[in-house]
Amino acid sequence: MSTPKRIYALSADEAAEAENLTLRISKEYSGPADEQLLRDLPLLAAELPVGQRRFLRDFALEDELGYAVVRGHNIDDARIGPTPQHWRGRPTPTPEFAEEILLLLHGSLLGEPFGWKTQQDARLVHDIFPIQGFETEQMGIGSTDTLTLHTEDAFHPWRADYLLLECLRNPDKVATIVSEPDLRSLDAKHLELLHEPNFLIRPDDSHLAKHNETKGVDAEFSEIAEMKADDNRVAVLYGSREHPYIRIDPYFMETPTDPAAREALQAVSDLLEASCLDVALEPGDVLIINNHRLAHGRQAFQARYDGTDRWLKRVSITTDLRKSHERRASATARLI
Ligand SMILES: NC(=[NH2+])NCCC[C@H](N)C(=O)O
Ligand SMILES: O=C(O)CCC(=O)C(=O)O
Ligand SMILES: [Fe+2]
Repeated sequence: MSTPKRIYALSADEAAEAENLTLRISKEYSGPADEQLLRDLPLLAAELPVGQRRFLRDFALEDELGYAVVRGHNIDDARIGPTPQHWRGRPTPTPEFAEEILLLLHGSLLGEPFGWKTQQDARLVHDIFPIQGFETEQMGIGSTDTLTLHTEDAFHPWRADYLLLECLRNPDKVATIVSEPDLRSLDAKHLELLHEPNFLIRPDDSHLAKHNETKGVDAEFSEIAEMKADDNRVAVLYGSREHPYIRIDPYFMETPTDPAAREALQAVSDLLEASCLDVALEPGDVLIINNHRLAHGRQAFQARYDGTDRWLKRVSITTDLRKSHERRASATARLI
């Protein structure tokens, strides 16, 4: 077996191929939530450069690394325009529809894109940029506080298998934080407790009704509110004992009352903090996160609010749409 590869750097020709492809597709569909686009994604992705496709398949099938980067896409800075002030109230399609398609194409080689009815007004492709008034929030739209390490949507059983972040601009080289802990270095006693359902992970603030204006999803927001207070204890580690998966968001977890469980959670949190690395995404990078292996966050920074701020696109990918069938409007609907 080959050793897993961390980065795929596109050649100039490959970048041009991918760019021509996404520009063409952007003229053929109405927006990122276009049902026909979502059906066609895997067919269209077959036109991406073969090396890039093989890299993504290897990453998924080896299931070894917590993250990988595809680097070197062209971002047309003039076409995408200034970094918006808010993700709400944008046109459909946006000027950066081709970049959204690029992210969806990557995702379709790993699984099926999906979104949450309770997050960013139920949009499928999310924007991550600083928003005025939210500087100190523990959300992607914050800035002055470190975004603490987390599994994306750790609280939810249907959370993403892969999370994709695409960088449109990042002039101050603000780093995404990645932590890929060697879980086998934990004490046997702690490992045992972490593999058992001893822990309460609460929904993060991005899923609160007050941050959304979506209509007709009262049931979903009520469920989030219930999940803020229920007693549904889960394991932090799962899968094989030899190479466990992890699900964690210390900031939004309750401190266990049981001293042994508390100590085990502290031990894994400390290990996560000790395993941090900075990855400053460049325009044209797609960061692929294995959401069962990596915890991620973001360094603190000063927002500019002048149209030149750091701007990422984000999409969640599931390998199993069926598990959320009860919540989706139809077999092909993408919002849960
Ligand atoms: N530890 C945390 N800050 N967790 C929440 C992460 C941010 C959240 N995923 C968002 O979309 O804004
Ligand atoms: O901004 C980043 O690099 C990561 C953002 C993030 O983790 C989030 O919004 O959940
Ligand atoms: Fe995140």
